Amino acid sequence: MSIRVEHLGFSYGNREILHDLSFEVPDGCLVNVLGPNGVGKSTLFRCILGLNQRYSGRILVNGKDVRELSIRQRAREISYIPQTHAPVYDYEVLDVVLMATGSSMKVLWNPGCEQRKRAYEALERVGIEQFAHRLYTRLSGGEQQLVLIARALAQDARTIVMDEPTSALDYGNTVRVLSRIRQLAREGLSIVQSTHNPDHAFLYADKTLVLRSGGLEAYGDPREVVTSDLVSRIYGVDVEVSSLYGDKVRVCVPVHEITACGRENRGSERT
Ligand SMILES: Nc1ncnc2c1ncn2[C@@H]1O[C@H](COP(=O)(O)OP(=O)(O)OP(=O)(O)O)[C@@H](O)[C@H]1O
Repeated sequence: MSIRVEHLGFSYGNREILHDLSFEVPDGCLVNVLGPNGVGKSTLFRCILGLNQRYSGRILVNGKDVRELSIRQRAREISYIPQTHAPVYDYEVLDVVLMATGSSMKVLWNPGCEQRKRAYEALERVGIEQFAHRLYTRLSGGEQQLVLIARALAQDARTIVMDEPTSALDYGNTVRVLSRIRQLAREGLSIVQSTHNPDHAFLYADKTLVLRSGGLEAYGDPREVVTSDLVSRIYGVDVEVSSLYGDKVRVCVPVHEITACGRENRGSERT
């Protein structure tokens, strides 16, 4: 089992964010996490990563209690791709990826052949080896996101947590990045990623976990979890889940907007 969360509770001061949350992520599984703004997705990730330590309950990553692991041991089990960030230094892409290889080195060591080989392999796995000697700050948002995925791979952990990996990407880059993430899960990695787009569940998830205020709303097969009723309820808008291509894929449609749009168009035809 890649991640096991048992009765997790977490509060910021007196404000309870997560309450009695339990779920498991099997090995090689791609899970997407849905929930409205501020519900606690990043907080959950920070607990799993061992960054929020004052939680109640227990979190195991690859069978190991996160609380009992040192930072270096944690880095061998789980890697993290944060929400959008503003890169500051003009590092080459290869150097950005090499930064993740530190857990296999001793203090004050420089990356050697082994680490460089791992970094090149990670770039190849994501299909961006041609970027190795380009400056990270001169890449597009989508390209930078792929570099961060390569960096997570170079860390050599079996489990990756991604906080809205496509939030700043255009449509094409979103599809390319999600497709690459799905491929990595097919190759055996366990990946948990948050998203604000419920449609992604149908093409890019083996399981969907939905958070509501304080706890778990649903967890399971995306087709059973992402229903018209659930999406309407958690986001507070009228949504219908429609199926396309003989139900090979489904999409969420804000039905109220169709009627409103029709009315507005008829109004503009009259004027
Ligand atoms: N360090 C902190 N101290 C106090 N409250 C915090 C802190 N970090 C987050 N919060 C609050 O905890 C709640 C959950 O935040 P969190 O970032 O986990 O939500 P989220 O589901 O990831 O939101 P979003 O979808 O908007 O990124 C929010 O109400 C937020 O304001």
